Amino acid sequence: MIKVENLSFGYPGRPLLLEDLCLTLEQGHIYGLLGRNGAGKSTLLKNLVGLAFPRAGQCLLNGQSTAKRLPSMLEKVYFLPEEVYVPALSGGQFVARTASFYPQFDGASFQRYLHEFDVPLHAVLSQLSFGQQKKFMIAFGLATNTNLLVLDEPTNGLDIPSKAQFRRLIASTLTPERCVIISTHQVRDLDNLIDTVVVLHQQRIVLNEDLEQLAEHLTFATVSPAHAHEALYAEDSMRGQQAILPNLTGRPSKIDLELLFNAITAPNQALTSYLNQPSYVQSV
Ligand SMILES: Nc1ncnc2c1ncn2[C@@H]1O[C@H](COP(=O)(O)OP(=O)(O)OP(=O)(O)O)[C@@H](O)[C@H]1O
Repeated sequence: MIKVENLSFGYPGRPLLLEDLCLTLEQGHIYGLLGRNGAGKSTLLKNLVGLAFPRAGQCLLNGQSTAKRLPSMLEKVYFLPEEVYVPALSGGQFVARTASFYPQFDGASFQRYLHEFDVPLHAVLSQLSFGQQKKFMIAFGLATNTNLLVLDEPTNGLDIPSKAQFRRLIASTLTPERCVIISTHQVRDLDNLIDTVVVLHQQRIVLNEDLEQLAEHLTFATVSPAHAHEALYAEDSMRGQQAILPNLTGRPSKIDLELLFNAITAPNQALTSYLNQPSYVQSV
């Protein structure tokens, strides 16, 4: 569905932030995009949806370059930026003016999502709290039924019950035709939601893996310091060494996304080498 081909991007007068980056995203999946602060997650998402323009390479949505911003592409994409902008209109007025850009918009579902988030439809949007504004725009985005839903830090500003509602709603609105990509540095917010993890690090995508496959091939465990040398990655914790090891049991392990992220972005590349072994690549 989305194909990023050899994308190089830099802001004017600045060095490249993304270099020769390649990425494929398929429909029917929820991707979690992780990266350190300033890694370029928001910038990559803006390139995906045609709001930033590469110096080289391209982003294709169903074969169409997103940089061309053709209406036939824009109606298939909903992008929620990290900082939402809302006009001084009621929710109803906002929908009346913008829903027509999205031919698959479903008003009844929109009202249901708003109800679940406990956000009033008739309030003036600019007078809502930041969290309510964000929930309004998430509900609107879900109701557009676009093939591609791109959410940049959607859980920023959401309280704890809203984060759980957010996870439930996203999971319940995934269809085989839809692709959702969510960037965050609140890794725990993606637990039990995403099925594929994508890591952006040092200008490139260094991981794009199905979590079920990872759970079958890796074990996340606490080990004693004496066994830490057997791990692909280990770090100190209050309870001993939190470690990632090859999964020799055949039983899926519960993935610790934070540990996985730390391991993939660590200078020690044992985990990356393990995932690039021909025996692992052939088994997935
Ligand atoms: N419009 C802009 N002009 C120039 N530089 C920019 C612009 N927008 C972002 N940057 C810079 O690009 C780099 C990457 O920013 P970006 O927001 O894409 O990172 P991020 O991974 O989303 O970060 P965070 O996790 O902190 O939100 C940062 O150094 C930022 O200062």
